[in-house]
Amino acid sequence: MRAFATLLERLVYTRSRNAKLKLIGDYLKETPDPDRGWALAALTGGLDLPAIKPALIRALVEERVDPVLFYLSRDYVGDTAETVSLIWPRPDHVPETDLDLSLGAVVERMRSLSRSEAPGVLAAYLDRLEPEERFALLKMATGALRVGVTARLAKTALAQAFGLDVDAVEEVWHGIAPPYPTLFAWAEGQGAQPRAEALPVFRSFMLAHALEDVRVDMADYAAEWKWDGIRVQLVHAGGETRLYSRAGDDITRGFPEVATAFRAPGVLDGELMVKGEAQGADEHGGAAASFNALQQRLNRKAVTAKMLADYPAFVRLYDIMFDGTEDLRELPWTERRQRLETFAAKLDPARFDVSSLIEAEDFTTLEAIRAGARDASIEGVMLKRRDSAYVAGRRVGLWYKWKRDPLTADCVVMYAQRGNGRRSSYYSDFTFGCWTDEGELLPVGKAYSGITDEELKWLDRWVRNHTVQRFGPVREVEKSLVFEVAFDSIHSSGRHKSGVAMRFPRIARIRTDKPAAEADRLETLQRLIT
Ligand SMILES: Nc1ncnc2c1ncn2[C@@H]1O[C@H](COP(=O)(O)OP(=O)(O)OP(=O)(O)O)[C@@H](O)[C@H]1O
Repeated sequence: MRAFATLLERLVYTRSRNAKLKLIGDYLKETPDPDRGWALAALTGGLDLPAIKPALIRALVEERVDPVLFYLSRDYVGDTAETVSLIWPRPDHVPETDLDLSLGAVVERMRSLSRSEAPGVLAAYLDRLEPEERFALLKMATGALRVGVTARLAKTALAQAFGLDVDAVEEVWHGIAPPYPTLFAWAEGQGAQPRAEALPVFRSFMLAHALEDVRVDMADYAAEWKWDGIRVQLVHAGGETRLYSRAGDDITRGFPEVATAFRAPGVLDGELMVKGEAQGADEHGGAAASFNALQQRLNRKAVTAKMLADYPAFVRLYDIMFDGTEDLRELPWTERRQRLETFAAKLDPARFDVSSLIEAEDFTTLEAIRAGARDASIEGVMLKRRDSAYVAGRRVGLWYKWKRDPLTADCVVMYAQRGNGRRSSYYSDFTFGCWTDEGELLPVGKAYSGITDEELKWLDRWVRNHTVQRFGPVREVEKSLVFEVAFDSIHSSGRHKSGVAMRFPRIARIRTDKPAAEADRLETLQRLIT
C-alpha cells in the first residue's frame, strides 16, 4: 500500500500535467503485478468494490471516531477520506496476524467481501495502516480518488512510460479487466498486443421493431418465442468470460453460475432467465420461471448461495456472433442458426439451451399459436428474416417483436392516494380489487397510468366525494367504481392477501357503465396465473 499511498499523496499536490504523467509512469514501471494493475484500475475509475458504501464509512466513523472531532476536522480538512485517515484512533494493541497489506492483496480481499464482512475487514485494515495508506484505502473504497487524474491521463502515462501509442491502449481497453495482466505483458514486450477479436469486449446487439399492421411471409421469416428475461451477451475470449447486459454493462458477477459454465471461445446472444418449477413437460423448451423470479437476481451486487439455489439462472440462446475469433455476423440467420446449434451442443445443458423455433406454415397459423401461448416466460413472438446478417441496432424488416395482447380484468377501486410530481395534488394512484366467492373485495393491484388529464381531474373529484375513511395519506373509497385494468401477466404472490399480483397493471378504461358487483372474481384472475 505504501507506494500507492505515496503516489496519491504526490498527485494531490502536483499541478503540472507532465509531472503527473511522470509520477504515474514511474509508479507503473517500478511496481510489480498485480499491484500496479489495481492502481491503474483505481486511477481510471475502473475499480469496483461492491460491498463498500459511503454509509459503511459513516457507520465506522460513528463507531470508532469521536463524531464532534470528525465533523470539526472535516470542516477544516474538507475531505472525508483524508479526515478519517488522520483521526482514526490507533488501537492500543493490534493483534499479530499475517494480513497481507500489499495493494493487490488488499484490493482483492475488498472485492470479494460480503456486505456483512465489510465493516470488520475495513476496520482491521485501518487499524494496521499508516495514515497516508489509510487515505489511499479510503479513497479507493469511496470510489472517486479525486486526485486530479482523469482516466485518459492515466492511460497516457502508461503509454508514455512503456512507449505505446495511447490510442492503441484505448482500443484494447474495454476488452481487458483489472489487474490487466495482458496489457502489462504487452507493454513490457513480453506479450502481443491484445487483439480486439480475442478480447471479451461487448458488441452492439441486433434489435427488433414492433410488428404493427404487417403480415410477413413465413417463407422469409423464422419465428421464435419472445422470452421474458433479460438480453445477455456471453463472451469468452482470451481466457476470460464476460456477461453483458442490453446496455453493455458487465453483469458477469451477478450470474456466476452462468459465467463459470461458459468456457468455449465465442460470442453468443440470448435471454437470461431463471429456471422454473418442473411443472410437467414444457412444450417450448426447458421450464423457465416468470420475470418475477429473475427480478430477485437483478441489481444485486452480492450473490448469496441461497439466491443461487432458489433462483438458478440459465441462458436461452438465440444467436451467435463469433465462433472462437471467427466473426459470423455477416452470415445469414439460417447459417448462424446452424452454427449456434453446433456451438451450443458443446455447452452444459444445465445452463444453456437453444431457443426453439415455432413451426408455422403461414402467418395465420402463427397468429393462432401466439394467441394460445400461456407460458409465464413467454412475452410474445419474434420474427427474424432468414437471409439477414446480424446487424447492430434496429433495422426495419429484419427482426420484429410481436408481443402478446395484454390481459384485462374489471376491478373495483378500493383506495386512492395522491400521485407524484405534476399529480401530487390529485388522487391519482389507485388500489383496486376483485371479489372472492364470499363476496369480499381483496386488492389485486395498484395503477396510476393510462388515464387522460380530464379523467385525472374527474377521478380526483370522485375520490374526494366518495371517501369513506382516511388512513394518513390514503383514502378508502366507496366500492362502486370499476376500472378495466390491463396487465401483462398474473403471478401468485405471498405478499398480497388475494394471493395474486399483476405485472405492469395500467388503467385501460373507467367503466362507469358497469356495476361494481359485476366486476371480475378473484377466481378468474387465479385461472390466469402463469
Ligand atoms: N427469441 C428471441 N430473439 C431475440 N430477442 C428476444 C428473444 N426472446 C426475447 N427477446 C428479447 O426481446 C427483445 C427484442 O426487442 P428489442 O430489440 O426492441 O429490444 P428491447 O428494446 O429490449 O425490447 P423490449 O423491451 O420490448 O423487450 C430483446 O432485447 C430480447 O431481450
